[in-house]
Amino acid sequence: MLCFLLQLTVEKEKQDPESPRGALEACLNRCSISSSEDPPQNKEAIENADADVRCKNLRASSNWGKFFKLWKRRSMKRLSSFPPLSCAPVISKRNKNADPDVDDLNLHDIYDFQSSLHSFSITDLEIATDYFNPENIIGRGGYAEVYQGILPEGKLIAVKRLTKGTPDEQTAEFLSELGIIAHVDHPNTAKFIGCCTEDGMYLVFRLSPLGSLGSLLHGPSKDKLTWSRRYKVALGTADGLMYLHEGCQRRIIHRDIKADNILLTEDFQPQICDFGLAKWLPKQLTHHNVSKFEGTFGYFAPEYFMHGIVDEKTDVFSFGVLLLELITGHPALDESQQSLVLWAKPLLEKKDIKKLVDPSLGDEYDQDELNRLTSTASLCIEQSSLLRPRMSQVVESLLGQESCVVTPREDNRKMMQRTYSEELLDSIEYNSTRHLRDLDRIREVALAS
Ligand SMILES: Nc1ncnc2c1ncn2[C@@H]1O[C@H](COP(=O)(O)OP(=O)(O)OP(=O)(O)O)[C@@H](O)[C@H]1O
Repeated sequence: MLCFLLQLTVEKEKQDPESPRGALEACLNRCSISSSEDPPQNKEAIENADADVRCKNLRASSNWGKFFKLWKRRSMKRLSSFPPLSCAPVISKRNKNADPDVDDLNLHDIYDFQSSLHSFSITDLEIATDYFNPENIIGRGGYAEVYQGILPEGKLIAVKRLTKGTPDEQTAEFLSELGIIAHVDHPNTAKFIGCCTEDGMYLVFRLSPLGSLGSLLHGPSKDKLTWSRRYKVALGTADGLMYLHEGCQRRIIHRDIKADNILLTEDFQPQICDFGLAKWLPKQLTHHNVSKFEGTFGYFAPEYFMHGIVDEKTDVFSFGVLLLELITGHPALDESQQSLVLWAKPLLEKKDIKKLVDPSLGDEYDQDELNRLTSTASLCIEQSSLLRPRMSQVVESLLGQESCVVTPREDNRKMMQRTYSEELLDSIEYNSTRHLRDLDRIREVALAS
């Protein structure tokens, strides 16, 4: 039954051109349009072709089998990354002489896009990771084990091997993450190198030598996180998240912003990773609704928790919690399930900043930067999403460039295009009793988990 439901979900997503899987599927379908169709020459024609492709997506059969077969066969061959749909190369002609298994796929046409990806064989990854030697494990998540490795040319890599869940769940996770990361390219997002679908599913990234922010901040090497580095991490992460929300062809909601999902390069440049839960939001949709809670307790925005609403503001809330972690050194939820937000809010309201600062920093911090971080954090964790800034405003606020630090509420109301969660919260007059009830519910669920 579970498998059947999962299959249904997968089929539904494949038919949704706005989902990562749908975009990849459409990309593949585009290449199987018959040679009698001339490539459209202009934007309108391309859009018509897209619509055509979407209709073809309704076919029950999938191109994924062919795609994986081809991917496996072309071990270590350079492939360009998946193009965003709106600027995807147009229809390709079939190569009649090509391998019959893949005769309606012309990868050079599909992947004619800027950066390059590799299709690794399992042998490549075994050699790189010393046969997945447990000593090379550098991280474990809900879905995967991550190994460090080295390629023959000396490049250091991190191999994310999907290990948890049923094969169908692994496929769903793999395709969701692949569908997003192959479109993402920013100094503050993890550098995706390629993947492997032989004997399991593997995503390959450039190694971030310092590991995750979470492991540094809550581990024995905390002293490396000086104030200036924390500030750099805050700014870089905000920049990366602004890119996902506002700088990509499609709005991407990460849905799991947390310290463990921020990797650090050798010079403490943050890189957002783990796009397993990320969602594309089409322009015409104000929000996405989920019925299943996924993500991490301690970082959930109230409207996500209460109503399953996902939009940019739910990421902004999680980013606010991350800022609090950087300032205080406390985890989002401690061992006794105490919420950092609940602890920090009264101090932020009283502007008792001294009590907030991580004691391990002593007096070694820049007061102006600290003020900017704390005031931005309090805006980001506003109960009502209406009062939270957008990520572009967050960046300005962190840099001390924007008036939203001084008069957040009015400015925000005027400047921001309203999201669904804003409309909803505005309409139900979010009073303090309700606020406290929601917080209690969050606490109860967190304790029960
Ligand atoms: N490129 C990388 N370089 C260094 N370490 C990495 C890299 N990618 C992942 N890691 C480590 O592996 C951990 C788990 O990775 P990731 O979050 O992608 O797995 P996941 O199973 O999707 O996790 P989650 O449970 O959050 O969904 C990270 O927190 C980090 O410590």
